[in-house]
Amino acid sequence: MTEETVPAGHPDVAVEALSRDQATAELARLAAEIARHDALYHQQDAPEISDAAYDALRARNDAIEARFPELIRADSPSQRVGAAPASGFGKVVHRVPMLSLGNVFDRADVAEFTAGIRRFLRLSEDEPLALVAEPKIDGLSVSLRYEDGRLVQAATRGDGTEGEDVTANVRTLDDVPERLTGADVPPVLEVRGEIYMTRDAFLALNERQVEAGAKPFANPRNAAAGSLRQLDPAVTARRPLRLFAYSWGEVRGAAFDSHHGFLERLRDWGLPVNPETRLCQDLDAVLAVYEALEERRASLPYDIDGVVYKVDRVDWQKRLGFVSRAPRWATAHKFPAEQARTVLTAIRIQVGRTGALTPVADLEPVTVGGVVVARATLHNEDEIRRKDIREGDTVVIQRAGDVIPQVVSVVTEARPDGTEPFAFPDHCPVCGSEAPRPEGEAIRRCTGGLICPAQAIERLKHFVSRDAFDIEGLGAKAVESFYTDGLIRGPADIFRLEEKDRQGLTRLKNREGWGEKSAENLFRAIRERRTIPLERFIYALGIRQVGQATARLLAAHYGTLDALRDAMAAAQDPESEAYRTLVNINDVGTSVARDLLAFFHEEHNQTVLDDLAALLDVQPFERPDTGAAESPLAGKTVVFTGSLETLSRAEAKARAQAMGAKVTGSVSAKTDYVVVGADAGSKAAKARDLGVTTLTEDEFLALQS
Ligand SMILES: NC(=O)c1ccc[n+]([C@@H]2O[C@H](COP(=O)([O-])OP(=O)(O)OC[C@H]3O[C@@H](n4cnc5c(N)ncnc54)[C@H](O)[C@@H]3O)[C@@H](O)[C@H]2O)c1
Ligand SMILES: [Zn+2]
Repeated sequence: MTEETVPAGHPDVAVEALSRDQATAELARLAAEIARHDALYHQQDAPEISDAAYDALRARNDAIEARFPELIRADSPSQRVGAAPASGFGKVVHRVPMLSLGNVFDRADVAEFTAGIRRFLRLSEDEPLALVAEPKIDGLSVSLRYEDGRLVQAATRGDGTEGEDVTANVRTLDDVPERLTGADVPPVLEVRGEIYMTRDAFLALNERQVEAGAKPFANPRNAAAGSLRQLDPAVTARRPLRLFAYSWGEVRGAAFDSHHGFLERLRDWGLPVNPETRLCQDLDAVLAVYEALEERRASLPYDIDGVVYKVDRVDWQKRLGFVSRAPRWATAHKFPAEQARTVLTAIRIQVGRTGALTPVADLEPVTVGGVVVARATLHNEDEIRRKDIREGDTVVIQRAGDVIPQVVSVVTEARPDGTEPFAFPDHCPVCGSEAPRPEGEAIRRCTGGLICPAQAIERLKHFVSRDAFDIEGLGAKAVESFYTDGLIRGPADIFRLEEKDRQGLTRLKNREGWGEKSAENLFRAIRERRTIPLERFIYALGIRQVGQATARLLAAHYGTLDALRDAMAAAQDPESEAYRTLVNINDVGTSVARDLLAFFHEEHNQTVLDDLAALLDVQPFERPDTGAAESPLAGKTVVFTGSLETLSRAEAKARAQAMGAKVTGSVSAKTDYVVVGADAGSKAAKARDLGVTTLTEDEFLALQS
């Protein structure tokens, strides 16, 4: 978990007591926070918070919207599914949207779910309402398109409207037939289902990952998602992915009366259907399936996080339809998170790379869901106050498909005498600088900046971490001790370490825990990293909000470190073209731009960059070979102007980028092509003045074939 994790939905104020203004502000905060977690979870397969914490954010959002329906935002999480497709994949527009599912958590909710359906359909008391209960597989959904019985396309859910094209990858799965078998195969059949990894396969994969020095996956779901969403299908082929099919998208030439009937047809056609699936005639029957599965949950070979109930009759499904992001005719009955009680021995305040003060609970070790837990996150100051968590308390902690466990509640009956409410420090516990909490934010930040050793050490740890410089032998412990003893104060010192040692200024070989061999190994590892791809370099800088994905986008856009630095200098002026270009890079936006520009503006950072540039060979961005290299637009700079007839601006841009072009907003002498649509204004004129080649939309489209 990184320090940027500041759950926004842990409010002090009950929904009933919120004022309109507070509600507006909180909905805005929740929309941003949930979108960020969606991207981490769905695009990067690297969640920062537990599913239970995430579900709590959504529940809070829904509750506020239920009270203030007029405040529902266009970008509200309640109106969206998942996250947009990641760049790097072709995009597939779903002919029938791929939706999410509503959630229920207890019997009363399930009863309300079926009662609501009965009211909607005006069913009488004695009319049976058959439901199909299926395990909710903890994987990721895919849509498989069969035409005349042949697999022609496979796509991830993405944002429900547009997913990623993973056809080549899905073809490597044994569970997915290339050709459907059996009778009456319809001419068009989109099958939807869940791709997952068994627990055994997940453990074995993680062992291999660790042996190969790669990062282990947090859980089978992340492993499945990460394995499927590989740019190289050969990698997917080596990962043991499985499939359970459970619904349909577009279908031509066939119709289904019942959900269970459809599942039987799927089996005939050669698609795997989950064997635990049951047709139930009433509420008691579905609840019995739920209880039985909850009991057997740990002994199933794959992870499930609940049971899905679906109305069996398809004509009723059609009448029930959808509410924003989920069908009205189905819901997921989630299992409770795994919990345990233990004693919280201390609350420690960690200071992160950007100065955020994060509270962490030290626990008496306890086993939760098969894992020994000795630490839990406390999120932030408000969270501690709201739950009144004190040192010495007995607490309930929880793990759920989880990254880091959290404290759910305090067992107040077990509170020892003489405890005090926790006083959150208003100064940095490491450097003593003031740590104010900006208005409207949930966290305090140390203002010590460059003088704060905690921040410096965290920045260094990040710099050498696996996804950044990945320097073997320079782990967290070594970084701390080298920093404390003055061997390494900033990133550039790492690359001067060997020389200083040879000059006798440092004596690595004589340090405790170090010898001739380990020191030489470290020097070699550092030498090997003097050549580094631009995207890793940018990520290593540890700029706020600039994770791997953004670093890659920046690298792809600017190409070289010099170009990036020039652009950041030019973009300091918010009126400049450079600024507009920056905020228009996919995903960047004004908030990320603010942090980027602040970083590049800071004089000390410029010195560090100069130092590093002199010591290192930062490699220009290399586009993955997607055949784009041979395209007529490879490496060209393209500007679009005016309105295009057949393509949206976004698609035109995406197509040009897919062909290896760099798309910019303004025409200069460096521009190779200007694609001119209707009503083009000054840019077309400028292109002519500068003698830049202009293309019509048709000419641009012709380049594609
Ligand atoms: N920890 C985080 O930061 C984070 C962020 C985003 C989402 N999440 C987690 O991801 C999930 C939310 O995402 P969601 O929108 O996909 O909702 P969801 O996972 O709760 O429900 C919808 C999904 O269930 C899956 N599914 C599995 N078995 C199914 C079956 N038999 N029938 C139909 N669907 C089945 C499908 O993939 C479907 O898309 C939640 O569990 C949430 O906690 C976590
Ligand atoms: Zn500090």
